[in-house]
Amino acid sequence: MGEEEGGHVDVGLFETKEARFRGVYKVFASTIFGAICLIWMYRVGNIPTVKSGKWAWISVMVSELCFGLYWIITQSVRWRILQQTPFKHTLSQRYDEENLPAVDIFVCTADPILEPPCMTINTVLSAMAYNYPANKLSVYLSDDGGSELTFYALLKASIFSKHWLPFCRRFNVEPMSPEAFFAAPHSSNNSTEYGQAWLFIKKLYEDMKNEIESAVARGRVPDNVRNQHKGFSEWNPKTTKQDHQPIVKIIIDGRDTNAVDEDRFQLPRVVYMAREKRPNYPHHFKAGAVNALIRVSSEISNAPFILNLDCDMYPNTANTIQEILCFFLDETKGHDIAYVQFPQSYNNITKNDHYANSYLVSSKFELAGICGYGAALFCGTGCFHRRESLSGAYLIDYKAKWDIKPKINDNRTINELNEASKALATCTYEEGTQWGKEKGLVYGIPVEDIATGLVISCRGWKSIYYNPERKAFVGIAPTTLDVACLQHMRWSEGMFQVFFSKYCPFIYGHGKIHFGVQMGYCNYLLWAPMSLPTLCYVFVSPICLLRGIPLFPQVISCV
Ligand SMILES: O=c1ccn([C@@H]2O[C@H](COP(=O)(O)OP(=O)(O)O[C@H]3O[C@H](CO)[C@@H](O)[C@H](O)[C@H]3O)[C@@H](O)[C@H]2O)c(=O)[nH]1
Ligand SMILES: [Mn+2]
Repeated sequence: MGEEEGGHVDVGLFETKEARFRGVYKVFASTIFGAICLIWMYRVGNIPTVKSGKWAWISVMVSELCFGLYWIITQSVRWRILQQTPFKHTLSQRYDEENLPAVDIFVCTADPILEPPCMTINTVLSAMAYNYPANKLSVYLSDDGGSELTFYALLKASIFSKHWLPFCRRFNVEPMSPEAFFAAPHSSNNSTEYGQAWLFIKKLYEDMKNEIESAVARGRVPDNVRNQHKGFSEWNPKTTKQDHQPIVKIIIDGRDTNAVDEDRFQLPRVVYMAREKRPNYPHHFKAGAVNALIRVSSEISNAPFILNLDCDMYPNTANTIQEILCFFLDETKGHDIAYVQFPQSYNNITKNDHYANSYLVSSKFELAGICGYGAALFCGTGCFHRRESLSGAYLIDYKAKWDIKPKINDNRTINELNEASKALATCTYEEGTQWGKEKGLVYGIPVEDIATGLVISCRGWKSIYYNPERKAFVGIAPTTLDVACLQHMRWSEGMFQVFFSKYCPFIYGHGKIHFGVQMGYCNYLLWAPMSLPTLCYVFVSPICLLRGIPLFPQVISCV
């Protein structure tokens, strides 16, 4: 890092470096490539003439051809691996709290049974506890389950946050998710200030958790609570997950000077949204929810930067927002950046990681490798977007115009804001518009995130993959075989579907993104079909071994 001289900015807010030992890797990869060519030559040159071995030989030959070609595709993401280093301190020197941009955080949940409200509010509480000016922070919870239980849990969390946020601030707590924090071993005695505060807050948390869990177990909110908050009037016995009106409730109003915690610090804004759902209208799953959130948040806070989170992935480091702003606000390179994606990490990986949930190769190398060409994969959660890039803007038309001042001149009451926002979350709002096509997350693809990232890259934007030392977001990985298989099937099927859709990187991206990025996407999009040559290899070689049909050269033999 250099120095700032005479007010002239001569250093950026972040630095990009190529990973070490790339030269060695390139030599190594070249030798593998040589070996692959030799295998291909051997197969082609030695096709047996006898009928029995011929088909086995040809099927193994086709499999090896596929493996080799796929290996070449994977090299695109291993050739130039980049590492990013943001300079938080430089950011804090250049921007004081007043000048930092606002950030909207979206949390999506879809079902109070499959995704327990307690887990969801842990994600919300962690997001609220970011070490960032509260008047610049808004947390939106989208509840596709349209459940009063989730609303109830969010109300409870907003009350608990008045104690939790000061506790996090006083003792620099990380992780900021109470569940994860209390699950970690605690080394302190209750004679210290910290020990006492720890005991007090733990009790508060346990009480809240018990109340929420018992409401979930009963399937309904206690009557006395229901009568206390008029928000519950939105729910009636006919309300179901698939059929309900739009609900938007600002639970903590960012503008309200009385919305303070126990230390009299302002609380971040918290908004509950359940977009309208009707049986005869498609809801487009998560993409539909996020698009409704984009519109509702633009009405309420309209922050220039948006963080997308799944309810099962909580923020783990308090200063992440400052880090990503180093990328977006960099004077020379920041303007082109549409989004910054973090890896998906999990805290429940078993010792031997039976279901291969840690994705070590992907998160350490491949995703950083696509970034070598200026693009990153958008993975749905743990990703910060520039709002314009999600609204269909092309880089070429974009003028950096993030609001330096928060939205303070909005004089509408909470009710007026709730009503105005509801109109943006109806089933019919998107009819005849570009939402789901040109605007927002794209519809019709099970892995909407991957397709959306590709579309944004094709509009000229750059994106960054950032893998910090300490995990910035931590989620819950599948722990049983059936759930793991289902998730893999959905991902690989969805990605293969992208390959055959109009978003095929080689066609859609032709002339718009680097050939390396097109190949990099295919590294994932072709996961599913690569199972066929693998299966063939797994079955054909042992059958040939048992039947004494030679497929491989002997250790000592002349080719
Ligand atoms: O109708 C729906 C369905 C899902 N979700 C939410 O979407 C998120 C992801 O859904 P999940 O079923 O957990 O899918 P995963 O396979 O675990 O998610 C990964 O893969 C998805 C598809 O690529 C991405 O959308 C996710 O962000 C990414 O974490 C969750 O928070 C859900 O609550 C909704 O809001 N509405
Ligand atoms: Mn998930």
